[in-house]
Amino acid sequence: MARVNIPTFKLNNGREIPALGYGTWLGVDEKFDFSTAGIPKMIEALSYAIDIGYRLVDTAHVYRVEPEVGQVINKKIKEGVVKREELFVTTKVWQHFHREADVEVSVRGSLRRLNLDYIDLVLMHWPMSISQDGVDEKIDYLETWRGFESVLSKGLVKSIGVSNFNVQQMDRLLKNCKVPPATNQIEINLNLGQKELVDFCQANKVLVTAYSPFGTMVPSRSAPNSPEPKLNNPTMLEIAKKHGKTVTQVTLRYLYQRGMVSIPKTVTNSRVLENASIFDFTLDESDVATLAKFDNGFRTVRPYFWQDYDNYPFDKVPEKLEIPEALRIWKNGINLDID
Ligand SMILES: NC(=O)C1=CN([C@@H]2O[C@H](COP(=O)(O)OP(=O)(O)OC[C@H]3O[C@@H](n4cnc5c(N)ncnc54)[C@H](OP(=O)(O)O)[C@@H]3O)[C@@H](O)[C@H]2O)C=CC1
Ligand SMILES: O=C1CO[C@H](CO)[C@@H](O)[C@@H]1O
Repeated sequence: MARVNIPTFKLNNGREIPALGYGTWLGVDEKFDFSTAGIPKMIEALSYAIDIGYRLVDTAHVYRVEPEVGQVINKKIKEGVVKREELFVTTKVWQHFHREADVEVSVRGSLRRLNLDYIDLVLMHWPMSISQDGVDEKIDYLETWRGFESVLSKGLVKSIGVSNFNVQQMDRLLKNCKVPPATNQIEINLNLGQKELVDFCQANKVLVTAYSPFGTMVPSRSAPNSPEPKLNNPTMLEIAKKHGKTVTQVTLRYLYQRGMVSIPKTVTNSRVLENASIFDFTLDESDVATLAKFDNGFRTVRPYFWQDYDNYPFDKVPEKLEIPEALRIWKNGINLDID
């Protein structure tokens, strides 16, 4: 069987995190329901990923796949393929759990669904807080962060971090916390370079994790009018050819050379291998400069339907955009079991 050797980055608490991981947001199916059809494929592809050397898995309560992620992990530990301490499991606290005491409720739920004794990294999924029935709860993320510091001190999790925080929110959090976030997980891909936010995080020793490294690619997960992810771009094809690699490999290598973790999602075994086979070549300065020029600031994961909520982190869209059917479940369907 093929093997990949994935290097690690160091977090600001001294722990190591693999530079590349397996993303588990399956989105919705053709009926715009939560994708149950994708789950068996994910189970197979994640099993394969661990077999060939992936050690980081990125999931979230809201992806509704924590039980399956946990089943795969525990099976691989039982089979002796990997030890628990060699794995790095990230999950996220959804917006319904932003009161200080609710963070522990959410984390304990994730531990149970994942069937694990501890989680390596838990993230505040978004800075906004939203009630079960979709109302803006206006809870300050500094309050939520105290809940994160508490689950850390209780040993339920090894590291804590945030996701989708902008520069101002990072700055305010860093100035008002006891434990700084280990990472900020944000969208980064060829269309969206996020230079200012990346520079700010890196200057403050917060590791950046790049989500949707290919711009997510699926309409049911993307803001309307998303530009194509450059898979067939002639310049990209030329750089890929020069290195004997694919466009997706060049993209992931570029993120690695920018000092960030990336967590591509695929349920296709050949792509699982392809995406991690990026640690045996180097992009030169001119390649990097060419790739940086693709940045057009376009955000694919853009929940504009929450843009009037407190602490929405992104620029607002000027006009009222329609919410396509494909995004309905993202806005309305997040009716998580609080078990
Ligand atoms: N914190 C947050 O708010 C967010 C976090 N995330 C995390 O980041 C992960 C990745 O982002 P995601 O939005 O899923 O999208 P990605 O940018 O990773 O793109 C996923 C798509 O790319 C396809 N793909 C993967 N590898 C290749 C390849 N080598 N060649 C061609 N196509 C490929 C997949 O197809 P197929 O599966 O059919 O092979 C899938 O359609 C998520 O799964 C999740 O874990 C994502 C969004 C928001
Ligand atoms: O990680 C993500 C993917 O799924 C969610 C909702 O379905 C998004 O809000 C989120 O940012």
